[in-house]
Amino acid sequence: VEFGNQLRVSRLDGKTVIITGANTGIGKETARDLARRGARIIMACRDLERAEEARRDILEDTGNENVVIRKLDLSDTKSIRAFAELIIKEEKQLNILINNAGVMMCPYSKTADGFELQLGVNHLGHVLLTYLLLDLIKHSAPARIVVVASVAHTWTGLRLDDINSERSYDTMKAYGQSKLANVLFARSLAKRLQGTGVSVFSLHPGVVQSDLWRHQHQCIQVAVKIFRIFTKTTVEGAQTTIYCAVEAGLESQSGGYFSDCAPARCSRTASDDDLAQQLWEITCNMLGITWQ
Ligand SMILES: NC(=O)c1ccc[n+]([C@@H]2O[C@H](COP(=O)([O-])OP(=O)(O)OC[C@H]3O[C@@H](n4cnc5c(N)ncnc54)[C@H](OP(=O)(O)O)[C@@H]3O)[C@@H](O)[C@H]2O)c1
Repeated sequence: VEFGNQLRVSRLDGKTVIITGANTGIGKETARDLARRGARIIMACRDLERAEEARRDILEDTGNENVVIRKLDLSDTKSIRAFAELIIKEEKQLNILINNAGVMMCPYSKTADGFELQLGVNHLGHVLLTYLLLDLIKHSAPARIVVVASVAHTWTGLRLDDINSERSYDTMKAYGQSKLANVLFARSLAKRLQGTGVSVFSLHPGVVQSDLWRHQHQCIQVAVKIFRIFTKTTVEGAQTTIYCAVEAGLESQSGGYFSDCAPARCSRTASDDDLAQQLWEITCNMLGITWQ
């Protein structure tokens, strides 16, 4: 992936960034890159031991001591609320929120609040997190919210009558639905934030050799590693996230979907305004929040 000059040189000294799922994969490489640019990095992770290993690696590599870990389990709204409360208490600003953590095609299970896990972690947990941190983000504008979605959003539609997959569960469709929800949410949020100085982007990172494949058959895990021409390393996979977080002049494209560090086309379903509004209402109902 080619970088523009601006992206290569842009510094983030004095800026604060939160990255969910920063202990491994795309999130960790995003954290490493933004730490190198001088930002204060808050690694929002559920496994503090693995997060500490990653933090030490990033510190050794970048020399940035302003990289901290805070506990966040996106499959539990209590944990999300406790995390947000702590951030609001501790931080004076939040310039970039990167909603990166995700789980893919796992066996059926539910979050602590009874949501299907992929929808719960990938979409609902991040919506609640964004909602709780939004005043701080607005106060820090110009600011950005980056949603790591996927081309998997094209795999399916939204099952509005059974969004929690209680009547039937298909691992692929549930993942696709959660990623479609990511793209729809980014577009809806960008509209609501017009004029606030906060921009929102969603993106596909590419097919990346990460732990995301942990629930797949071993043959698939091996194939992702072997067929390197079709897949990206985690460093390469982090580039579009980094681009959306730091590239200058993207504000006019708020609400847009990106791939390979460039604007990309999302599916027609993901551009449906009525569907986006319905999802917004269902999401708020499920989370018990009032967000016009
Ligand atoms: N890899 C790909 O080919 C690909 C393609 C398209 C989109 N994406 C998207 O890219 C994002 C990053 O994925 P990745 O490839 O870097 O996968 P990864 O290596 O598996 O990283 C996922 C991260 O999410 C965290 N996470 C999972 N459940 C969580 C929870 N309940 N609370 C907090 N954190 C949680 C994981 O923490 P633990 O380490 O504790 O499990 C891990 O840090 C995901 O949103 C994924 O859908 C990836």
